[in-house]
Amino acid sequence: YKAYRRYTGISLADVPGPESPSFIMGNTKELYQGQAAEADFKWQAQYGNIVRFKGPFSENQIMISDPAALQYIFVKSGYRFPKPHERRAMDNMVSGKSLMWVEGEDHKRHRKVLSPAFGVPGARALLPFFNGCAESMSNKWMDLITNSKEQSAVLNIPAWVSRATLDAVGEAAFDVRFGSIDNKESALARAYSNMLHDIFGSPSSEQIFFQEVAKYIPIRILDYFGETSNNPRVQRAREVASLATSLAKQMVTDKAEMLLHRKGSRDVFSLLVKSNMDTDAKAKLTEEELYAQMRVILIAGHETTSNTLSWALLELARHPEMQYRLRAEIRETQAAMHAHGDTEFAIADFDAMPYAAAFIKEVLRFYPVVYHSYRRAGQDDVLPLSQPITTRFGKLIHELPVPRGTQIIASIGAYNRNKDLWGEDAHVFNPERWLNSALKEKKATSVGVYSNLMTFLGGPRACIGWRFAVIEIQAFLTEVVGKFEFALTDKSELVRREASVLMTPTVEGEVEKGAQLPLRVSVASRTEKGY
Ligand code: HEM
Repeated sequence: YKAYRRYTGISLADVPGPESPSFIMGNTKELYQGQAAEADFKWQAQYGNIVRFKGPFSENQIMISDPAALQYIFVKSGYRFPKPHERRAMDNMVSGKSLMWVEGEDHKRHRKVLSPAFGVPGARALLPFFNGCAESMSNKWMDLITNSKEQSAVLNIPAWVSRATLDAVGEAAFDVRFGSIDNKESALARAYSNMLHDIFGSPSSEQIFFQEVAKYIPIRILDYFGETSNNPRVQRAREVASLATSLAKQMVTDKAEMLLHRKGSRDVFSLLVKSNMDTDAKAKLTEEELYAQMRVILIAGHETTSNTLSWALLELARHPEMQYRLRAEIRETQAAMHAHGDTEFAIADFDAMPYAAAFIKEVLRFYPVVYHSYRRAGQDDVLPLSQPITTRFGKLIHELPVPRGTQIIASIGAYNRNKDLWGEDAHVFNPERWLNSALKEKKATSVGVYSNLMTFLGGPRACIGWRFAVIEIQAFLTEVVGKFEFALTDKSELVRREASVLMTPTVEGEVEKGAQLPLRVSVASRTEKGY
């Protein structure tokens, strides 16, 4: 690295990027106070796939949407680009010292115990749970609609879907019935409702400043702050944490008891506890670590899929032609299933629906609900680049030296809109691109675990629940789109991509109300073919 830098004479400051409006805040207000990935798209269009911007006190940071650089950081370098410790302190506050929090060898140990529960057979076995929860929600919608005068209802989609996916995580991950679709006042549903928005949404300049300078504060002090602060956002995180931990303790005891009596079941947590029992003593997860896994699964596994589903329904309401095409495919598949005597969708049925697959991929590309991933260079390093960049002094460079400690934002949002990968219409929502063979044939640098999108990341820290999420999205979409029609309302024209760590739909002018996406829902009519 040092020889390279001496030879090339390149420093991060030479990389093109936006002017900094303030020495104290740098570009961070534009980055964190706009809508999710809004600044990313603007900077990418102006400066390309590597952008240098300023953090507080004129510190150079980089935002990356270049595939080769991302592949290097996430896939090739193992653990050389750890998560910044102030971000880990946030993870600790929300979900404890879980897989999401650990680094290096400890991460390998956690991942090894958790992986068997998230493999292909494990994820596929969860489909009946997802089908069941999707049906419970759609039965409620059917009652509401058929009992209404207009035979339609305006539903706040995220409020419904987040409770249904909380129930789905309860059943699929823990074999427990939370019942939040029947009772929106249940303690768990209330605790999780709008949680991430309450903790991280609409950050003030002071909060952004604190989040940025927290890197200079030792992690123990940050953890202590998380445990004791009276700040309402931190208190909100603590309330959820304590509820989830007591639930976790109960479940860990129940599962261990069940497995001792060899009454195992197919849910994720039973597989995890079993895998932990089979692991040698030194590598086993402790009880505290098991509770943390359960908390992270509850959080990472429910609002992510729920927000993705909300965005999917918004696009269907915006594009009736896509909605009709998807519904026709679902109903044709259903008719074929019924002809074979099957009543429930199986994985093979999803595999036989190319338009549904294309539509879901496009939703995941266009709305990656985790739109940023934060890393720090653990040592001096040199990033390869897919496309050379021209420095501010006109020099063409094919690699970028990054000093140890460089703060890196991997822009998942901007990578998923990179025109070199997805074409000139990358900013247009167009499922057709996945059915078009040109995209399939294009030899892209391999980065993401799913369809080379960055939505679930790639490499050893890729989302462990991605198969779980994709099957859950398939199950919910086929259930609701097969039965209902979705139309825009006045408010749905005002929907914002709120940046609350997760990309969340809110309504312009009513952001403080949290997740909102009001759509008009009615029962979808049958076609002349009878389905
Ligand atoms: C559409 C749905 C989902 C999306 C877009 C998503 C996205 C992501 C991303 C981008 C990461 C990496 C974060 C980083 O390192 O910066 C991640 C990690 C993780 N996700 Fe997901 N996720 C989804 C659903 C799920 C589900 C359903 C589960 C569990 C049931 C889950 C569990 C996890 C866990 C435990 C990690 C930490 C993995 C590690 O660090 O080794 N996620 N997810």
